[in-house]
Amino acid sequence: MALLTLDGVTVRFGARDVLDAVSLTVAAHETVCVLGPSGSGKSTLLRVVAGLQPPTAGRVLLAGADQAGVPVHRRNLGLMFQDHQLFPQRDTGGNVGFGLRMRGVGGAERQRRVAALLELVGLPGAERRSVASLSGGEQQRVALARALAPEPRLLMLDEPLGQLDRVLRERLVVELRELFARLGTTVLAVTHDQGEAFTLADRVVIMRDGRIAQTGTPREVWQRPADAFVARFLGFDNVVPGTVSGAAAQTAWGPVPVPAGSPDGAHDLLIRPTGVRVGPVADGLRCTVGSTVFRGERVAVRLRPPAGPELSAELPSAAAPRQGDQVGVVFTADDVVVLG
Ligand SMILES: Nc1ncnc2c1ncn2[C@@H]1O[C@H](COP(=O)(O)OP(=O)(O)OP(=O)(O)O)[C@@H](O)[C@H]1O
Repeated sequence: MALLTLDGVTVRFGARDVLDAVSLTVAAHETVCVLGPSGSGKSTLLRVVAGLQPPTAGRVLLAGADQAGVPVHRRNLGLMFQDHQLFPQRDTGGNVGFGLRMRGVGGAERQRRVAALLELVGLPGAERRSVASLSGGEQQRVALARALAPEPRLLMLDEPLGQLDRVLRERLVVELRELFARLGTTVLAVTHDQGEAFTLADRVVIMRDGRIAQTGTPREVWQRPADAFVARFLGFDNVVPGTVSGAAAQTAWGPVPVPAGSPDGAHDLLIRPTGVRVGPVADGLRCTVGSTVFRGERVAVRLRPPAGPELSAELPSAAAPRQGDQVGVVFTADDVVVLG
């Protein structure tokens, strides 16, 4: 059974639906990451599940039970929110043990569980350290240990690694994934960082203007973005409207081959950067080479066609053209996705 179900949840502020009839389930032991641009409603979704924001319409169920009227502290959730700072006046152990103390877990048992949690998040023996003496990454781990301490049925994370530098985030996100797998934790996390979501999640949910634009495994979403919005949000630049007829589509970039079996008619097309091949100017679409960015084995190249938006290509470094060169561009059907 689904541990968490959102059934047609709407949150209206004034005349605006910040969440618009959102339906979503999270299975036990699953990690779901909600991804979307700023203002798309991600934090509001977490706040509704936590009980910090009542829905205007729709239901939130935890293990099948409607949570209408159930206050935050009775939902048995672990919250690690951006604005949930550590308590500066308590030491590390005091922070981790806070939820246990609130639940009346006695001294010796509390100490034992705090020690085990600090061990789990890689800070063994840190009980007596003041939280001010911890690095940003260590503080995040303490916040995580504090959220895990009462053994919540659902752990909710809002930009859990938001404040940290990139190197630390990349390391911690892998550690978190391993930890959740080991503990069998059910997690609903919000992030605007695609890499973080793809590393952490069994399933991602992409939000747009209070609605779910797409859900799927990271691989599914990456391979088949639902529409032009999702494709652009995932960082794909080569999205263009087209009219598909048989094996090709007419676009501002001229004819683009499409995979066999693609539906005819008006569709946006995504061409992956690897599907943009560059050759002699006599072949294909004539383009001027714009900026080139060295990426080690490959070079990211911007190409200016005579009409339509610029193209992005990824080419082997050895064969990359130079800025200002005139080239001919052809597209490979395998790297073209006909969007919904
Ligand atoms: N209490 C409120 N009253 C009015 N508007 C609100 C309230 N809370 C949130 N909003 C608005 O709802 C929209 C969605 O906010 P939300 O914080 O859920 O977005 P988000 O996707 O989490 O954004 P970010 O990535 O910037 O945190 C925003 O436009 C925000 O201004």
